[in-house]
Amino acid sequence: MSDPILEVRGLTCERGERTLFRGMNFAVEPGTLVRVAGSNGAGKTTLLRLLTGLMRPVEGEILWRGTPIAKAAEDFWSELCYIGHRNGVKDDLSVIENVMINARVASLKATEAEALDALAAVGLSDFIDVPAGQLSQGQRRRVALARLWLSRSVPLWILDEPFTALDVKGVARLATLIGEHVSEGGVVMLVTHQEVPVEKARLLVIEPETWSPVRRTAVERALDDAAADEAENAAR
Ligand SMILES: Nc1ncnc2c1ncn2[C@@H]1O[C@H](COP(=O)(O)OP(=O)(O)OP(=O)(O)O)[C@@H](O)[C@H]1O
Repeated sequence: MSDPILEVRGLTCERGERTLFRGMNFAVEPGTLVRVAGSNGAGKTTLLRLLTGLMRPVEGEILWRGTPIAKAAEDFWSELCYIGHRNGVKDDLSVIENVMINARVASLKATEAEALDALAAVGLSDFIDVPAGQLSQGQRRRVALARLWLSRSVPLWILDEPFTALDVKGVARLATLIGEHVSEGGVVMLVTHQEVPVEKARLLVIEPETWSPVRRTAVERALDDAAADEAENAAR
């Protein structure tokens, strides 16, 4: 066993009136796929946002290479690739412009040739000059995910439902890339509602509900399900 590269210690998170989880602990070695699982509203996206430093916990800390992420700040972010629920794709820019700008925002040194290779990897070579506003939901997701093909040297990938809206080929391509990243010593942490089709990876499954001090009532669950449906419809 090697030393953990990522550690979560005593993490407690509240949203609104609810404590989503309390005293969560886990440690992740290099070369691990971490699947964050559980029902709608359990706190999966919230956990990812805490791990990126976009949100602060009520208690506890997150350490990257032994340093709290709040202290490591820019050093930590330079080692992180986060792709959230929203694609961050700009409708009025072309596909290639979106990829180049996303890369620049993430401080990746990507040439146009590399961006074109990434678009070929996600199956969008025929769409490079098309405005993103004319793409389907799955194609938009592919534009956002193209960044991963430019982020092989970035050790930590945090991905919120990356397989959503992808077709069978898209899922297979992404699963292969994730498998390669993990086998090269990277850490990929993702929220997904299905089994991750990545073979032979060291797998850690985290379920925020396991750390929840209070079981949600049926009404709270129904409200969370309704909110998830609404978000899904809005994304279509
Ligand atoms: N901005 C907010 N303010 C207050 N509460 C929020 C906010 N965003 C989310 N929540 C609540 O926090 C809880 C966890 O939300 P989160 O998005 O982390 O769940 P999730 O497990 O990712 O759900 P899903 O599977 O539906 O995406 C939910 O009960 C939700 O209503």
